[in-house]
This record gives sequence, structure tokens and C-alpha cells, in this order.
Amino acid sequence: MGDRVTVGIVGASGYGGVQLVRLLLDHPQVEITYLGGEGSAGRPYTELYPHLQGRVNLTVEPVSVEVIRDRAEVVFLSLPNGIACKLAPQLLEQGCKVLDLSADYRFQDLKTYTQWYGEPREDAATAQKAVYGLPELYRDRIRQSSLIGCPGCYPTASLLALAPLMKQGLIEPNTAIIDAKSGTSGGGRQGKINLLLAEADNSLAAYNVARHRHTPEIEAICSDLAGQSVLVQFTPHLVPMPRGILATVYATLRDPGLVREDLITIYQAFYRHSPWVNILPPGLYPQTKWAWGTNACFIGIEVDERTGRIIVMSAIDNLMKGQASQAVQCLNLMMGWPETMGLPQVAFYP
Ligand SMILES: NC(=O)C1=CN([C@@H]2O[C@H](COP(=O)(O)OP(=O)(O)OC[C@H]3O[C@@H](n4cnc5c(N)ncnc54)[C@H](OP(=O)(O)O)[C@@H]3O)[C@@H](O)[C@H]2O)C=CC1
Ligand SMILES: CC(=O)N[C@@H](CCC(=O)OP(=O)(O)O)C(=O)O
Repeated sequence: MGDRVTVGIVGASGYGGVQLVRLLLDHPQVEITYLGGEGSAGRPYTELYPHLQGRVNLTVEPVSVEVIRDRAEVVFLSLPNGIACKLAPQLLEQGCKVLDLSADYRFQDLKTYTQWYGEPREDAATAQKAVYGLPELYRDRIRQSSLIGCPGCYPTASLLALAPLMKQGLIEPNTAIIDAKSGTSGGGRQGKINLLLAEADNSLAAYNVARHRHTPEIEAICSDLAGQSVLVQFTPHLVPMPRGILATVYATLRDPGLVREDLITIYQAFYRHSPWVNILPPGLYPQTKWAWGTNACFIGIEVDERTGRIIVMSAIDNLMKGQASQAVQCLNLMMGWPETMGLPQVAFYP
């Protein structure tokens, strides 16, 4: 174990936390040395997750910057929004590298954060240093950074579908419509009424229509890629399955002469150095199940020549590429390790 990088996870009792534990237990270069939490503090981790008997011998501890600093070189913060922004500045000051899975460091412009999340912030200087943790778009910046604002789950699926179109100016401004569906683990390991089996099972509904917090996040990155201000229409839906996101994106092509095969070639070229993005051949559309338990994103592309629209379907596992495994992908980059290190490649299927 000697030379392994020591890692702490704050928010270890949650769904993001337990994915990180699973991934990091199998990662060849790290050792988990600290698990932190609030309500679960004081409890042996295997009491919370008995399936980890014999694999984890740690007790969840109350959050203390000093203890974390003494124990861990790298810290994952997998906490509700509004907590990481209080911890990260202190952890960075103590020399830790920080990967935040919440929304706190996804925005460099804290005015937008406050407008959508309602919390005034006092850490503008720290937020300025954060890099948006979508490796396929910001790989080089992630390599140089000590603070990563890991993307939301819907933004990950949506942005991977939209990025080539935005970067290369292939669609009419502000025509992108994102129709996205998520499994219930997207809501975290909490007792929320809409996540109860009796509410969610055998049912399908949109929520937070025209006001979901992931809208400004998607727009900020699209604007960065397009070099001009971009608006998108984003509608999320809750689907009765434990994990997975399918985002179907519609947009009007600037050049109606482009056919499906042209666009597939453009996407393949855009993602040629991205081992986790799979561009599907003509006529093949992705299923969320293909990504289960992996860091993969599957993208299918179609063109409707009658309407002049491109339709891009993007499937990920919300807890993996949408959250924990993407954070580990970022850690790999920050440490100079191969981007695929320690991450499961093939889904458990069916
Ligand atoms: N679920 C998903 O698909 C995705 C989630 N995210 C984001 O990742 C973050 C974690 O999500 P998720 O794992 O689903 O959430 P969960 O609700 O499953 O877990 C939240 C964790 O936060 C801990 N916690 C809450 N308050 C405090 C506090 N004051 N101090 C210390 N620990 C605290 C809880 O610990 P305890 O039990 O000890 O109180 C728990 O471990 C969130 O910001 C979420 O928005 C991002 C992408 C996808
Ligand atoms: C199904 C479900 O409830 N999904 C969550 C998305 C979780 C996530 O990524 O949220 P953060 O941006 O807060 O990290 C939601 O819509 O709020």
C-alpha cells in the first residue's frame, strides 16, 4: 500500500459516497483513509452498507478539516449543495486536492449560482480557481487544477450530446431542446415522497419544467463552447428505474444539407481522444442499461430531413459518468494517471 495516494470521502453514507468507495477500493493507486459524514458519524461503514463486510474497515467520522488534512491528500466532497463551499477553501489551504460532486464549484460566475441556488457565497476567489470537471471538454485544465467542480448528472449527458454542435456552430442559435429522463437514485439516498416506490413505480412524469437548476449549468458550458450566450430548453423526467439517464436533444441544423453520416463523422472526430464516449453507427440508438455501473457515455445520432433537425441521444449511468466515476476520471487526470485507470469498462447487463 506504501506509495498509494491517500483519499478521503466526505458524504460517504450517500449514493455518491458508496459509488466512490466501490471504485476507489479497486483503484490501483489510491487508499481510502477517511470517511466523513454528519448523521452517520460514529457508525462503522459496514453497518450502513453491509455488502462491504470484509472490504472496508473504517468508521464514519465527523467532519474535521484537521483530521482530513492529516489523513488524506485528496478529498471527494459528496454533499448536498452549499456545504462544499465552506470546506473546500480550508482544505485547499491545507494542501489537499478537492473534487466537489455538488453544484458549489460548477459556476465561476457566483451571481448565476446565487440566482438559482439561493445561497449567497463568500468564496468567489476559490470559485474562480475551480475547473468544470467534464474531461472530454476541459481535460488540460483539469490536469492543472487542485479544485474540480464535478458536473451534474443531466448536464453531463446533455453536454456530451451538444458539445460538437456548439463548438462547431452547427445548429441555429437557441434551438436546442433537451428532453431528459433519470432513474430515482438521481435524487440521492433520502426519504423524498416522489422517490417512494408507490409514487415512482409504473409512472412517468416531468418535474421542475422550465426551472431546473441544471439549465444554467448547461447554458454556461454551451456558451463557453459557442463563444456566445446560449439558451437551452431543458425538461427532466423521473423514470421508475434505479439508475441511468437518457437525454434526447433536438436542434435545428444550420446546414440542412448535412446528413446523419456526416454528423456521425463529426462526432467521431470530436471525441477521438475520449475513451469513454462511444459514438454509435447509423441507425443504432443507446440504452441506459449499456452504461450501468460504468463511466461510459453512448451517443446515437439521427437527422430528420423533413424538419431539418438533428436528434442526439445520450445515455449514461447517473451515479457513474454522471457523478462518482467521472470524479475518479478527473482524479486520474489530476494525478497524471491514465484516464481509464481503475474504472469499470463493461456494464453489468441485463
Ligand atoms: N445522485 C446523483 O445521481 C447525483 C448527485 N450529484 C450531487 O452529488 C452530491 C451527493 O449526492 P448523493 O450522493 O446523491 O446524496 P445523498 O443524499 O445520497 O448523500 C448526501 C451525503 O451528504 C452527507 N451530509 C449531509 N449534510 C452534511 C453535513 N452538514 N456535513 C457532512 N455530511 C453531510 C450525508 O451524510 P450523513 O448521512 O452522515 O448525514 C450523506 O452522506 C449532491 O450535491 C448531489 O446533488 C451529482 C450528480 C449526480
Ligand atoms: C432524479 C433527480 O431527482 N435528480 C436530481 C439530479 C441530481 C444532481 O445531479 O443534482 P445536483 O446538480 O444538485 O448535483 C434532480 O433533478 O435534482
